[in-house]
Amino acid sequence: MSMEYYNTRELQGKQSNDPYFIDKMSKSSSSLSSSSLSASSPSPSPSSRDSRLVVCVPGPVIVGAGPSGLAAAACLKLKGVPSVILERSHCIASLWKLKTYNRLRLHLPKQFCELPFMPFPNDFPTYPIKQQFIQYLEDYATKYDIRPQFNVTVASAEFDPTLGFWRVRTTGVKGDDETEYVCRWLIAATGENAEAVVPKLEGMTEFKGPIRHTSSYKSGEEFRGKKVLVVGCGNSGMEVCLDLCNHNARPSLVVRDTVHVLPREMLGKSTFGLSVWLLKWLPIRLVDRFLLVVSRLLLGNTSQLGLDRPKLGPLELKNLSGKTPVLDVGTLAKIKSGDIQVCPAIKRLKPHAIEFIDGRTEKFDAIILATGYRSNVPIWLKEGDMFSKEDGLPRRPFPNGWKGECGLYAVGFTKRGLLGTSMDAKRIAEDIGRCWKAEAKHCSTPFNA
Ligand SMILES: Cc1cc2nc3c(=O)[nH]c(=O)nc-3n(C[C@H](O)[C@H](O)[C@H](O)COP(=O)(O)OP(=O)(O)OC[C@H]3O[C@@H](n4cnc5c(N)ncnc54)[C@H](O)[C@@H]3O)c2cc1C
Ligand SMILES: NC(=O)C1=CN([C@@H]2O[C@H](COP(=O)(O)OP(=O)(O)OC[C@H]3O[C@@H](n4cnc5c(N)ncnc54)[C@H](OP(=O)(O)O)[C@@H]3O)[C@@H](O)[C@H]2O)C=CC1
Ligand SMILES: O=C(O)C(=O)Cc1c[nH]c2ccccc12
Repeated sequence: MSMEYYNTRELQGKQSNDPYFIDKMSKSSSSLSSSSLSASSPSPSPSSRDSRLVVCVPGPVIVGAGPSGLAAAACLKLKGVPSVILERSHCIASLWKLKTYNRLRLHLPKQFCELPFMPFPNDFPTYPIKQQFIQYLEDYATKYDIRPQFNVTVASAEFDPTLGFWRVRTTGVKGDDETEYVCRWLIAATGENAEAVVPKLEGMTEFKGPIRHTSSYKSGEEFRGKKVLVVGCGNSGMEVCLDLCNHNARPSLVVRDTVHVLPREMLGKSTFGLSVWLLKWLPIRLVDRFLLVVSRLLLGNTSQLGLDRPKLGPLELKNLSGKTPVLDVGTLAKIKSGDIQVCPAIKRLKPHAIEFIDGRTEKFDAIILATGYRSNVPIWLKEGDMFSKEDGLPRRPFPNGWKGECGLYAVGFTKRGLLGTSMDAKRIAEDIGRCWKAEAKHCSTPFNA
């Protein structure tokens, strides 16, 4: 796609005689020559090193090159809308490539995890392994010729009401190379898992062993023979415990609250697929009852293992709070056999041991924090309406969280995994595509898609 590159000085000089985009900007030349754009360099030289580069993007700017950013770019392309993806990492799908453990595989069947307009290959298993999913995403980017700008972190994005455009400020790897992207549409695709949640635990600095978040855990190999405390019993914590067992480490699992554990499969079908099918015919509460009855038959009473169930059923809870039920792939059997111990919440850490709230103290060699992730949107998006400042997710409930005001969009913040991503991406492309077509009609210098 063609983009217009200027440094701040050039941009001011260009306003009156450049095509459509710059024309639009010149409507508010006072704003363009305001300190935010022109302060960077006193030198008129275009090659001046400390001058912030300004890039005018005809189509949307997408922040993040994970599955959501890729899906949005592909859907837009199919509507003839070019886009620019800005990605802080050096590669696409950085969450999957850099921040997940080796044994990870999709826990929903592949048909529920495909991106728009490209099914998984037939020879992939029902639950593709991490490397297969990454390969699929690479192939997706190749198929739709998606080439993000890597090592570009969005530091802030703000709508300029005078200009009628978004100003997206970025920095390079070392915090240098400041650039400002100016665009009509902004799509947040930074994900629900942008930053690791690391709780502050009393005595954290005193503990002598390693303390590691699951985003930097690869395999149980390095913990062979060690006694490891895994904090958090979501899907990550449960699977890391299993992985530790398989590498002859001795894991314990901190369970501070209630949790729904369901078998990944029931009656020869995936639990997720079966739930989706049943929901077509039955109300959610009845489907939840069914899931709990079958889970009880297959897994037994999880309360006896220290895993009390929430009052709300698994799907209702997922819908209301976003809390994903654990889909068991063998951890429960290891808890039953005593290979994994269940512990209550932590009171404090000591140099070589952990004290729990029930007063018990036990020795541990290492701690793995499976305490989840959070969105980082409030850090970079200077906007008050669409996203909640508390959790960084759209305020409007599913399925209406994808669209905000002034050309702002969100993809992949539905708490519904990759299925939610696909829905958002298609809707966004439809919406922007309509606007793009309407404007192209009135524009004498159409852009190349
Ligand atoms: C371990 C794990 C397993 C999962 N398994 C499944 C599954 O089986 N099925 C399912 O449906 N869902 C699953 N999920 C849900 C998960 O959210 C999706 O798989 C998916 O990765 C979400 O894609 P995304 O593009 O929205 O976010 P991400 O994959 O997190 O991509 C966001 C991108 O934005 C970039 N970024 C962030 N901030 C900035 C910034 N300021 N500037 C520039 N770039 C930035 C990041 O570097 C990242 O590359 C899983 C999640 C995890 C953590
Ligand atoms: N195979 C797959 O496809 C996998 C998918 N995933 C997905 O990735 C996403 C992230 O999962 P995950 O990393 O497990 O994060 P989650 O947010 O799902 O789980 C975090 C867990 O940590 C607990 N926790 C948080 N803080 C503390 C604390 N201070 N002390 C004790 N416990 C604490 C939470 O408990 P509480 O509920 O009390 O707050 C919760 O049980 C989910 O959507 C998940 O489904 C993850 C792994 C594998
Ligand atoms: O992996 C995740 O976190 C997901 O969000 C996938 C997902 C969406 N809806 C669900 C319902 C039950 C289990 C997983 C999911």
